[in-house]
Amino acid sequence: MDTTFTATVLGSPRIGPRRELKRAVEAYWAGRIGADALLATGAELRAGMWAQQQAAGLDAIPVGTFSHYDQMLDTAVMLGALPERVSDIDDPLDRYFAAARGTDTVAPLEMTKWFDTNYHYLVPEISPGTRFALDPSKLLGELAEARAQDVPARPAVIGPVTFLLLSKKVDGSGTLLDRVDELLPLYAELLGLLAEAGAEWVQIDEPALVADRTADDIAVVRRVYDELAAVVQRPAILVASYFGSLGDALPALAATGIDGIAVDLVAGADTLATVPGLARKHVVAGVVDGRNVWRTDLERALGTLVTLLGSVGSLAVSTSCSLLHVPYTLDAETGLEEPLRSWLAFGAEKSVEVVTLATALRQGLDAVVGAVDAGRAALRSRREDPRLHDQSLRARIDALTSGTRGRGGADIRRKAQRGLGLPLLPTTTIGSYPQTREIRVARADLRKGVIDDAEYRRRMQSQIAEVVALQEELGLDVLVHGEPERNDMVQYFAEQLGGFFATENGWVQSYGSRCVRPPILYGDVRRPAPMTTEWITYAQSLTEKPVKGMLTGPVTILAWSFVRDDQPLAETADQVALAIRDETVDLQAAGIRIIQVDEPALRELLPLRAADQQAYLDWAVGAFRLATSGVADSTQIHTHLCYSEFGEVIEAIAGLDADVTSLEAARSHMEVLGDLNEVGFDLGVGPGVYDIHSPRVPGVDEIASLLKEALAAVPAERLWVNPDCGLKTRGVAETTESLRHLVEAARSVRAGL
Ligand SMILES: CN1c2c(nc(N)[nH]c2=O)NC[C@@H]1CNc1ccc(C(=O)N[C@@H](CCC(=O)N[C@@H](CCC(=O)N[C@@H](CCC(=O)O)C(=O)O)C(=O)O)C(=O)O)cc1
Ligand SMILES: N[C@@H](CCS)C(=O)O
Ligand SMILES: [Zn+2]
Repeated sequence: MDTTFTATVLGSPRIGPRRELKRAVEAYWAGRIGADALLATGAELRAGMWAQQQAAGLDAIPVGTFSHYDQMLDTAVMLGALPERVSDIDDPLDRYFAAARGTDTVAPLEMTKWFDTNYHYLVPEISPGTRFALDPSKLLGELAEARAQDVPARPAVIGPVTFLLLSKKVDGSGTLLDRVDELLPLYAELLGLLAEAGAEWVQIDEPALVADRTADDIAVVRRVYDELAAVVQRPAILVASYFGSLGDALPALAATGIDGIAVDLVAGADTLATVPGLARKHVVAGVVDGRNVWRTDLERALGTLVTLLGSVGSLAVSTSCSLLHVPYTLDAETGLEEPLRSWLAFGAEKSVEVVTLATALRQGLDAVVGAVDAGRAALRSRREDPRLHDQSLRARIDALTSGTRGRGGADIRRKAQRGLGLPLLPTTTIGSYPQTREIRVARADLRKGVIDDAEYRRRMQSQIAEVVALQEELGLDVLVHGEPERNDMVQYFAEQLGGFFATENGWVQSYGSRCVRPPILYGDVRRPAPMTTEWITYAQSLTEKPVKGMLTGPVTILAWSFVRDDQPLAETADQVALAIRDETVDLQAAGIRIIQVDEPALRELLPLRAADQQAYLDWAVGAFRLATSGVADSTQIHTHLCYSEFGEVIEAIAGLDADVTSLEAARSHMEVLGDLNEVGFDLGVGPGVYDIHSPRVPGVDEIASLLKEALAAVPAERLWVNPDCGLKTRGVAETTESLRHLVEAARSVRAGL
């Protein structure tokens, strides 16, 4: 391949423009279709994506980034690193899905966030007994398929360093990087096979290198890529980084014999000019944002590219990361009006932008003058749009004082909240109840006009009434309305707030077959009307027990949206916080005495480099406090966080100063309570007593014993009893049974106090 100013991307969406893969894998799991039909859907989706990327004019297209569930799981299969417990399952596809989702008898791999994105990967388990062995069939199969379709294919794999750093060491101590020598021969063999199969380049993803790494880690990187570069029969090696700067890893990689390096020039700030060795490398410059949806400023991107010309061997234009994190195409958005449409670029449009930039480098600006002019006009219209600057909102924010971000002291609040009349160890749930098919169909019917607004409301009210009656019958102490009216805990709010656009088809994979439609936050945030009071007060009207108002916090709303890139995130967070604050005040005025503001994404947005973390935590905590300090001391504020990796954010959790914090804890044996004690946390806490990610019904004794463990760390006056997270993905029968056990366990432990 001629490497002068080529155009490429680092990966592609795969769930299907209409979520075809989601529907196919779910049908396969349910036994409605066989393996052949599932595999055929995958092949069609790959062919469609490659055809679109070829038509856009990309010179190199990553192949192997398709997955039936997750790319880390695919890598574990490729390296023979599935856990022993699935080895008895003969069928490879069923074995794969068993590792992903578990079976009646086999626990799944853990799932966790992929860097600071809303994508979740499966965490491979590496034990002393793991015997790595190469299974290149998926990658070679997709490569052959692509080559048969004349696709300029660049096979892509996750690299050995990232694979090991992101895996979980099952026994023993020390770093998994010690096992890298066992992987190197497998990667070397793979390189040979890829070369034999006709690959000119291979893309080896090493995103773990954009986080803080020790000098020892960097030395391993150096050794790994020196050794792989020394493989005699191999394609050219492109090591791809994304989501930030390579820092010390950049000169280390540049000093090895690899052929190319992909750098993220959107999220990262590496200075390439001074790196020795880069002048001999092919640099893939990620100047088109692969994670956000804004149209690229082509002139600025070209400026960046031109500054690289003297410092690199050859240059390719690329997205900053895989397009997995953005929707397929703007073409699917029929309700998206100008000028907003002109401000945006989804996956397909980003491929075109990359090609435009490469063409400009090859042939000069004149060759792309139409695109550059259109881009300039779109950017101007965005800059000048009145919806981006709401003067009254900005004046309100300017007038905020530090007092606006704090409430009365904890003791004062505790006394003021005694009127709630709660027992010791109050029982509650996190908010959502099963989102049954009936609920989703009602929403789809409303969208299609099959039912009207009044009928939709009646159906949602009937769901709420059922959930309230169930909670009364079970004997829970603090009730919820069950969130039936929410398609998603972020999108629901975005649909009602000014400054957001909610897409119709902008699906992005969140994990496995589950998808989200991140809203686009493009302007200043306004709350034209209350968003939740109608539903919550309806639920409260059905019971004497307190019903929790249920809101999503500012950090989570930002984390799960495509955010504006024309002002600091901290400023946008305060705007969202004010909208939530106004909602809390309305809920209180409507007689709601407990309000939960969820912040499950607090940890997710934590910057990957330690040096940037405190500044983030300061504004994130500040925004939450702004959202929650507009109510009286007698109103009890709850918050909820899941994903259990609380280590680096534990002080921030205490800093939120919520009267009650519920956290995911069941699988980590309540460890978080000790961590909270260490930072002097002395408010209410509800460590989840059962894992909601599995359909398993926990036993009464099991829950009671977790509660006793919790009581060893927290006095009964502060302890709440609740599941790990919301119940929206669970079935009705298992939920009812699990909650029955939860209430029974709380009662028995309470009786023994
Ligand atoms: C807590 N999590 C969330 C994250 N991000 C969010 N934005 N929201 C979250 O809740 N990140 C971290 C985790 C990730 N967890 C999940 C869990 C579950 C899902 C999920 O179930 N997604 C659904 C889509 C949800 C949705 O938007 N529903 C809409 C549309 C429903 C639909 O598909 N309707 C059908 C018709 C009805 C039918 O036949 O069933 C249609 O339109 O064709 C709604 O309820 O109205 C998913 O299906 O993947 C995501 C992340
Ligand atoms: N209130 C939400 C929080 C999920 S993290 C729910 O219960 O689904
Ligand atoms: Zn949760």
